[in-house]
Amino acid sequence: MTAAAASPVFSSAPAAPSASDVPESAVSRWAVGLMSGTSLDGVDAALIHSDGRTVRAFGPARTCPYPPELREAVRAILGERGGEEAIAAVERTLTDIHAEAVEDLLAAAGLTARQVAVVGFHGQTINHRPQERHTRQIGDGARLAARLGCPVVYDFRTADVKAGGQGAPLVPVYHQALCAGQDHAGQDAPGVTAVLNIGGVANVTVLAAGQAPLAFDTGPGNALLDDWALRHTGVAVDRDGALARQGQVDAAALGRLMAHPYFSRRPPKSLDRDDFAALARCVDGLSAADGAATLAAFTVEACATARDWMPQAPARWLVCGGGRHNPTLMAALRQRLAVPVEPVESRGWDGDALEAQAFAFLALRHLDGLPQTFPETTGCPAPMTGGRLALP
Ligand SMILES: Nc1ncnc2c1ncn2[C@@H]1O[C@H](COP(=O)(O)OP(=O)(O)OP(=O)(O)O)[C@@H](O)[C@H]1O
Ligand SMILES: CC(=O)N[C@H]1[C@@H]2OC[C@@H](O2)[C@@H](O)[C@@H]1O[C@H](C)C(=O)O
Repeated sequence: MTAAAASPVFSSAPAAPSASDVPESAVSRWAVGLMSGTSLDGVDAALIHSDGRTVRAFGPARTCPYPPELREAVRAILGERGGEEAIAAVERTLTDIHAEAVEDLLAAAGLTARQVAVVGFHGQTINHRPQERHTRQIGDGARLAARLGCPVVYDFRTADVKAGGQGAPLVPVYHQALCAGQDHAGQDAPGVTAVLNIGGVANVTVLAAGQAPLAFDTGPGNALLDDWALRHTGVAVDRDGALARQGQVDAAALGRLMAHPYFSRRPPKSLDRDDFAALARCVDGLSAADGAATLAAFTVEACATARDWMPQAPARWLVCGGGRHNPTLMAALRQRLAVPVEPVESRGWDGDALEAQAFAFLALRHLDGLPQTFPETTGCPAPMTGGRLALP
């Protein structure tokens, strides 16, 4: 464990969204978070000790990769294709893999399920159409709760989407809590901090003193690059950006990609994994290296354009998610954004575990009826809580 529960990591953190919301009874407890993101690479599991307002300690974290056949099975039902029977079969397998991830994590932490207040189970997004008030994350909360013997909060996005919100991003309230726990004095110049997650899709949280966090999906993250690499190299990742580094950006193709109407849409806004997949066929005629360079530049350019929707350009970008492991992408971001672009490890956070931790935090907020989404993060009409509770 990176810190003991008795020695708060963020003892000075004001509450999210505000210190006055903390009731006397707020108790910090262990919670597990589970995230299986749009990269379809596996399940991230993480433990935090928190009261859902501040984070007292980080526990260990784990990634449990999907076996190749599960990855293919998930791909086959994206968009809710394949029929309900096929979806139910994938959901069962996926839920059991999540259970194994929790069991491994608890064994590593030396905790039992009874010592965990709640598990936050995001599940796998297989369709996200907020404009049609529909989003679907598969994952059987009741099955997981019964197997683990502890409460599980799941289906985090539906309530927000039904209320007219985007149902994403959900992590901003956790970004806010982490940033509030940091003493920026003497460390940073004043100004706006952007927390950028480069997963399959990329999303940003903009944190400015005295203002509600603003958040939205910026555009593609790694998913287009992963799919391109799979087609051209047989491996679903451009490992360390090696392919993109050898290529040249095709300016005409990049122009076509950036002409997608998503970029002129005002936030709140969110994306599904494959929303740019059809348009990205415009790089098909390029060499493997040039295509990778152009798709990497697309991710970067989308982040640069995201600044148009921010009240102030960020003074620094803190990057989490798998994209920060890609040095070609990080170098291009630094050059394009022209301000410090750092992995979140510069703040002592774990950029691979952060999203999973966030679902532990969100589950704790569910238990206390605290809001998870806000008009400035998802466009919901008023701050609201979400998720469904399954008891063992
Ligand atoms: N060494 C590396 N070089 C290049 N890319 C990498 C490297 N390590 C991880 N990645 C990228 O990170 C991706 C995984 O990122 P992450 O786990 O943050 O995504 P996710 O959580 O599934 O997505 P999302 O946040 O959209 O839900 C991989 O698919 C890969 O593209
Ligand atoms: C519908 C859905 O699953 N969206 C994911 C996806 O992956 C990144 C980006 O798009 C983000 O908005 C969201 O996940 C993170 C965890 C979020 O809700 O904050």
